[in-house]
Amino acid sequence: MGSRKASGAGRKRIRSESKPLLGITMGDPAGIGPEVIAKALAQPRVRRLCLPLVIGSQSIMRQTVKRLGLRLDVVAVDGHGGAAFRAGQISVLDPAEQPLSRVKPGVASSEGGAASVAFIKKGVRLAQLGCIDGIVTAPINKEAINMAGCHFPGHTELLADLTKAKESGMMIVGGPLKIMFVTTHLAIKDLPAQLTRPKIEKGIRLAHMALTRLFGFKRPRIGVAALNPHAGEHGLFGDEEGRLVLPAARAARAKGILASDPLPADTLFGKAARGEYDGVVALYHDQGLIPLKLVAFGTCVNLTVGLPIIRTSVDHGTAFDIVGKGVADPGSLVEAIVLAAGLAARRQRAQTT
Ligand SMILES: NC(=O)c1ccc[n+]([C@@H]2O[C@H](COP(=O)([O-])OP(=O)(O)OC[C@H]3O[C@@H](n4cnc5c(N)ncnc54)[C@H](O)[C@@H]3O)[C@@H](O)[C@H]2O)c1
Ligand SMILES: N[C@H](C(=O)O)[C@H](O)COP(=O)(O)O
Repeated sequence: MGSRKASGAGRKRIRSESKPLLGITMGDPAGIGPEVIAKALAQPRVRRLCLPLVIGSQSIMRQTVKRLGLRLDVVAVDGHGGAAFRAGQISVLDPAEQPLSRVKPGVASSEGGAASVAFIKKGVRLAQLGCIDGIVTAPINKEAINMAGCHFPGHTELLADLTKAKESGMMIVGGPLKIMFVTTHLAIKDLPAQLTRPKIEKGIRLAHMALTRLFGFKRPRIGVAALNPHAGEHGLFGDEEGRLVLPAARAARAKGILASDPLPADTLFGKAARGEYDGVVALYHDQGLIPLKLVAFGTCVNLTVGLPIIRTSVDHGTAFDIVGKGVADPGSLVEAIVLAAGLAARRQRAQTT
């Protein structure tokens, strides 16, 4: 795994199994990432679809499997001999190769943050080299990565930077909803200044790209959310709709994208859930995530649209309040693996035809 030569040998075997090889980054070792990974990799459905390679702390993976009483062996992948992918085993590539002695379960720390970033960087590198077919990320703690000096608001922006993506953004899909976000993690007080027409146009463009290329819609109908109550009511409650959102939607329509005018957000998500729209462009984090997590928390998948590598992720965070209790639900990670495996298989087919 560590070199092109070694990974090339690995890929021959992987191709013969014809399943995508996915890097599952552990996220913050103090969070529920290790637990949901262990539980997800114990599921036959996951094993049928992909070859999972955990990129994270070996010692924490071992402790987690033991604590949960799962009949799984944690096997170290040293980066030179390729990896074995047997049912009953979890293959772990540990970039740190030493125990994270200062990480305490359920506590944000710079060591946990630094480890989370190291796992992501390793996964991205392996994907860029073609050693793995995509990455699935378990949750990081944003406070911890910032304590470690990684001043990105989340995976989405870190991945854009690491891969030098020209244009990328966050989409989360769950239940009947597929939502593209114009902005991600920022204080509400900063939102009006951060919301620009080019960013909204980009959000609509990325939504269209994801809906057509990844989800197979021919001419997706995209609902564009307004910012203010009742879509601003003709300027009575704000002017962002007329000044920013409407011109962006019109520009997208001029390029053949079926984008709506700015629609009142309180009814738009219900319409999308009932099938009137194939996707929605939300202007800010909680505008889109409240409806999504209300209808489908635990099964939603976060994907970064526009990256040169496949990346999916869970819909939840590090959940420090339940670490070590054994109650973390692996449902979203399972769905994230299923989607990444499907996207990788489709990419493999496209490359071989
Ligand atoms: N993909 C990611 O990396 C990601 C996503 C969301 C939040 N975060 C980060 O996680 C940290 C905590 O964020 P938060 O408290 O807003 O959200 P959270 O998702 O960690 O927790 C919110 C609530 O949901 C519960 N919960 C979450 N996942 C669960 C699961 N799998 N099974 C059962 N219950 C679950 C938690 O116990 C908690 O009560 C923050 O640092 C945040 O930035 C990371
Ligand atoms: N906003 C997402 C959520 O609440 O599920 C999450 O924080 C994802 O962020 P990144 O994938 O950018 O880390």
